[in-house]
Amino acid sequence: MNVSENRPALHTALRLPADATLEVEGEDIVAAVHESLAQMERLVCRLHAGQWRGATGKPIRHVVNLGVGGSDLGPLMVTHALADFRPKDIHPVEVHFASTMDGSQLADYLSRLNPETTIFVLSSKSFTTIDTLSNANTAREWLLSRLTQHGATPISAELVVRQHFIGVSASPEKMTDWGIAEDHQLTFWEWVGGRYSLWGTIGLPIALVVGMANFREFLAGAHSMDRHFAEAEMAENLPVLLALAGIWNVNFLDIRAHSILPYDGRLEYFAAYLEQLEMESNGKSVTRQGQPVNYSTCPVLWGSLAPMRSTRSTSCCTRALSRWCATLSRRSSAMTRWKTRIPAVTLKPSTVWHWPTALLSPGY
Ligand SMILES: O=P(O)(O)OC[C@H]1O[C@H](O)[C@H](O)[C@@H](O)[C@@H]1O
Repeated sequence: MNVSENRPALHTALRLPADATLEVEGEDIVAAVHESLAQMERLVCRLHAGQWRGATGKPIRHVVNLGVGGSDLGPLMVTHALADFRPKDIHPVEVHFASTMDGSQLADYLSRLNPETTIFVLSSKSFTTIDTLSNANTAREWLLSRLTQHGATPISAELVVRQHFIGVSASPEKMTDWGIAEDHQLTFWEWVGGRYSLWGTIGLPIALVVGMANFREFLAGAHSMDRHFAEAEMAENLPVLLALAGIWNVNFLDIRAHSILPYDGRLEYFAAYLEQLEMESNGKSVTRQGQPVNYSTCPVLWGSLAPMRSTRSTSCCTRALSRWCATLSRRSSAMTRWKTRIPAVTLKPSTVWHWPTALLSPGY
């Protein structure tokens, strides 16, 4: 499906139940997916049982995820959104995220956290991303400088790296070259696009916050939406309706900005996550055959918690509305052409308030 990189795009396989089968080049990948979840569960259980000890013997209390893009935004968003689902009666483990290469986020953690009780998760599909590797080197130097000379007996650098780093990547060789112990490596596959990787082992921080049982439920929920997308009638198919509304807004109404304004504080990072997910997926300027497109493929997505944005978003929407009116007559002939191709839909205005009235009217 991914023709430019000549590889399948199969993140939905990460959410298939254990009794499903899906063959890729003659191999059933579902068994491998569930083995990777089992490996993840072993690490999560050790941390939640207080059995993962740092190089000086103390149980780990803090986990810092080092990653960027898909190896950061998905887990960052979900750990905040589902924080209420923390399991009780476990050894407390706090999860933190650092992505920027300037070191400011990491420096803050390093000034507050105890190296004896802190581990780092190096999250990188490619394991070549300079931002992540540079933060990983800083973390390694911090741990070595604080722990190797700790107490009367020197501690080996090898033990420090072994006990304080987990790697998550599609490249086990590169993790091994960096020094990550084999049993502290979680892997996934080239057929998982980075921005969808939270559904697999890159979701480790999520499982650390909500527990493995809740993580599996989270996968089951995504799987039920995959089935809805594959099976529901077009007129009731939520992803299809959202896609059509998106095409309509950007191509016919000329609304080129799509603002995401959650009113629930737990969705603080939802806009940042969606920005990468949608613009990296759909923001293309050529067709699959490499021909330049003569239509809009994706609006600019932006946003944050709604109360922080209300004034700006209001004025932005006002501008969008006036552009809509101005372009409506210009586009009317194109709209007529498209009317024949888009199935009739019935939508509730409360779902997305700026959906065009043309799509909402029963006669459309
Ligand atoms: O996971 P990594 O290989 O480190 O890549 C992290 C990110 O790098 C870039 O920003 C890509 O555009 C993203 O798709 C990817 O998620």
